Amino acid sequence: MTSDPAQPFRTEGEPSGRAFRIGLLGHGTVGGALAELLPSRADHIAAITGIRPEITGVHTRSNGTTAAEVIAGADLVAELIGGLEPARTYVLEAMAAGKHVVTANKQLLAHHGEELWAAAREHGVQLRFEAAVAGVVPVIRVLQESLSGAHIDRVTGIVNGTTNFILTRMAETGATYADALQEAQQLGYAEADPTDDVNGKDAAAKMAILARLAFDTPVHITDVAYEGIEHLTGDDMAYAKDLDLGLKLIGTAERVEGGIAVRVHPAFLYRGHPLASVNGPYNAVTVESEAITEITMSGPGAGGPQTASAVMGDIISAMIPPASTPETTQSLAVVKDVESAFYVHLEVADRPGVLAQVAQVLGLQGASVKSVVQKGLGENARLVMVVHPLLESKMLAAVELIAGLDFVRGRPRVIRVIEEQFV
Ligand SMILES: NC(=O)C1=CN([C@@H]2O[C@H](COP(=O)(O)OP(=O)(O)OC[C@H]3O[C@@H](n4cnc5c(N)ncnc54)[C@H](OP(=O)(O)O)[C@@H]3O)[C@@H](O)[C@H]2O)C=CC1
Ligand SMILES: N[C@@H](CC=O)C(=O)O
Repeated sequence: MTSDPAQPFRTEGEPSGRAFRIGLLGHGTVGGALAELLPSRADHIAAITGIRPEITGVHTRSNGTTAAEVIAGADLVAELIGGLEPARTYVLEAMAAGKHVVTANKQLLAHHGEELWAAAREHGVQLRFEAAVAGVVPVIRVLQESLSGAHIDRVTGIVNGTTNFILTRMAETGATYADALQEAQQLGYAEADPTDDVNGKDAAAKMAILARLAFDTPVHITDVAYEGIEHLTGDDMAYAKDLDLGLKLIGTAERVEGGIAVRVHPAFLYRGHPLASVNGPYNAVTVESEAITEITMSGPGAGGPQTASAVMGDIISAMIPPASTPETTQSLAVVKDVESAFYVHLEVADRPGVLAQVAQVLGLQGASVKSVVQKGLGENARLVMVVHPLLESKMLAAVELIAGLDFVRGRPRVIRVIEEQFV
């Protein structure tokens, strides 16, 4: 039986509700959790909506049921496979067949979002994706509905649970990077291949989706500059403590002169920053706009049951009246070179004039030093400083010059510092 959006609510004497058939593509961490959660909530959902969701088919690579069979037997398809193909093809086939789609797949949307949203509009079906960004935190709904009329200036977030979990473990328990990553995998936070988590690409995809909704302009993953946490060391954490900084993987999407800028990178935050206390697998997204000043939403950003609960919310929304993602109306340029403050970590031979020479090179690029910590003596000293905001290109030029100074040992490490900047 197919759903009738014109008759969504329960009528007296119809306690069990009409059936709404869910086809599941993927039965791993999230798909498996949804298959447990949905039946346990079906009575309640039927009581409040008059419609009873039922899983009528499951497709994986190994279970013998084809995706075509699952799609044919469903009113709504939940795509929980991940990756670009065959997920894209299945989603397009489902929508062409008039089926609503719910997906948690951020890479799919960051690569092919405009094509998929256009297909949803063309076929008059819903394509919902709350679980694709920040797990169970309802940031997509807030941007699409509550803030759809707002002029948003900036979206800042911790949008990857795995890396936030790793950084929290390293800072709080002194765990090694490798051990913390392994734990995140065991807890179901990481992607099937965790490379995209730790290199920043998972967060970049999520920021592309948020930027698209916040600024009403197409944003592709290739528009997002990203770097990950693989190169961070326990040493960086230790110095950060001395400078009263916390280390996070931060995504930023903001209006800048000439367009928008979207990026993901590790950043030090001063302790009072709203994102500094977001720990473990939690995510948080701050939206800034002159009219609303600033709101921050936070909650579990990864994990099977948590993500399945966001998928279930989308399923319930799709069972009731229609919603669509409209075409963008803007075509904003994406600017890559923007200003930031930086933490600079140098291994130096401690001789008279070292700090003055480093400061001089920074000064030539327009950088001024905000704070400095020096540890150790002789050939193995460490010089760690925070510099005030300057263009990233200028900072990179300064780093190249500093790396060439004869007293500098090894490669300087440079990490952005996010300063208070709320409107
Ligand atoms: N885990 C999390 O915390 C979160 C995950 N997500 C997203 O949810 C989606 C699913 O993630 P998750 O459940 O963790 O992934 P898993 O790797 O745990 O599960 C993937 C499922 O898809 C099946 N599958 C994989 N490749 C194919 C294929 N080519 N054809 C058919 N089925 C396939 C797998 O079964 P088999 O190998 O037997 O084919 C498995 O059942 C991803 O897009 C992910 O980014 C979003 C938010 C949080
Ligand atoms: N691997 C992702 C899962 C949710 O999107 C993460 O760690 O955030």
